[in-house]
Amino acid sequence: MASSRVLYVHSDDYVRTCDSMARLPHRASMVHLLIKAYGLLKFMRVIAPRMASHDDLAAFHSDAYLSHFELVSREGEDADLPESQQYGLGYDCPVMEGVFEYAAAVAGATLTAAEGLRNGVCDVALNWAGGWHHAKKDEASGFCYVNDVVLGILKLREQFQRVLYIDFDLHHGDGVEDAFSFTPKVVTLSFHKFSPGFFPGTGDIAEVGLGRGRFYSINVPLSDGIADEKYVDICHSVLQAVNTTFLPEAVVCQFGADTLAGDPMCSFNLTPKGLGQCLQIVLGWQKPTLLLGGGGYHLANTARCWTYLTALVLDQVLASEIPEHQFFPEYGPDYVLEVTPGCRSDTNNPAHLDQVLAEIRAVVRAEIWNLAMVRAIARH
Ligand SMILES: O=C(CCc1ccccc1NC(=O)c1cccc(C(F)(F)F)c1)NO
Ligand SMILES: [Zn+2]
Repeated sequence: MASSRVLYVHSDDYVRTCDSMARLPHRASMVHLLIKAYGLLKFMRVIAPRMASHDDLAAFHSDAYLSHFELVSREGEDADLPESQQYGLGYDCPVMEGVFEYAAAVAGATLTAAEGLRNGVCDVALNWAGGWHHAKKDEASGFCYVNDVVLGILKLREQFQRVLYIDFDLHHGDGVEDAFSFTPKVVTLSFHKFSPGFFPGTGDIAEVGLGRGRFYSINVPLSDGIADEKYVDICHSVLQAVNTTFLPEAVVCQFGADTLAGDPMCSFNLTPKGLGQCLQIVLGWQKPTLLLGGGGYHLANTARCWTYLTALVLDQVLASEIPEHQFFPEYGPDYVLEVTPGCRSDTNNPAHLDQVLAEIRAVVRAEIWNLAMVRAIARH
């Protein structure tokens, strides 16, 4: 296909701001510098992100949450203020000085990407430092302070009637599902680990959306050890069904890389090749597509994955040898782009996966019925 117009949201300031996130030291730099070292920047339109304004953030988040979050971030006040807890601040979402500026920068970058798609400036837009899918309207959660994914989808909805959100992160995209569970204009589809006690605990197959949004939230709960082949099979079945029934006009993908073999989450056994096959399915639809990052705690593998996916978008083939650059030593001992699957066994028994697929199909069929009814009613 003619190489699509690709927007890459980046600035050195933005990378420096993202690098400052203690739990992901230098991950943003590693991703950007590997993409750069492979010579991929020349195929993309690089645009500096804008900062999200208070009004931008208020499109989803409550004023109460935003003003408290801004206050504790400015003061660097320890989050032991009693109300900090009700806003999810502290523990999973520690309040470091400047964390508000970080969240506003990431949200601004995702909005910059979404605006490029909304304005028809590009076909695919990338913000690998975005994808913070757990944040709620008035609560930080799971290391996410501002839900840039929801803000990006709302921005696309200014132009596109129906938006499909696909969450490939290891964790259920609960914040995004919650934001759109009552509307049929956005389908949220999440593939994730679902197991007792595993964060966030939601995302069971039975969660299909509420009210008019019923059947427009789709969850594919999976167990530990799943590898590329089965994962791509399931993705392919569900993605095709959802695309043909919902007919999205734009797509948002969160490619959290904590599903990869070698991630400290130690759960799934995927490689960038498997995720790349899922991305190829989406790119084949040739619809305006926003690609975001998310989790991913093996920093070198995360950089490998998102660099590989960037090359896929650009129809570029990358050499296996990691090119020389500042973070080259992080890619030892093999110094290659490929991620080798682990030898952990796949606990997803085929019968269970068939059951999951059958139930998803029933939900999607119900959605067809629902869509037909909605369209019939709309016609009169
Ligand atoms: O990846 C996530 C969030 C994971 C999470 C949920 C709840 C509370 C904290 C977290 N974050 C981590 O567990 C985490 C964050 C950074 C680094 C690590 C590491 F220890 F795996 F490296 C783990 N969502 O897609
Ligand atoms: Zn995750």
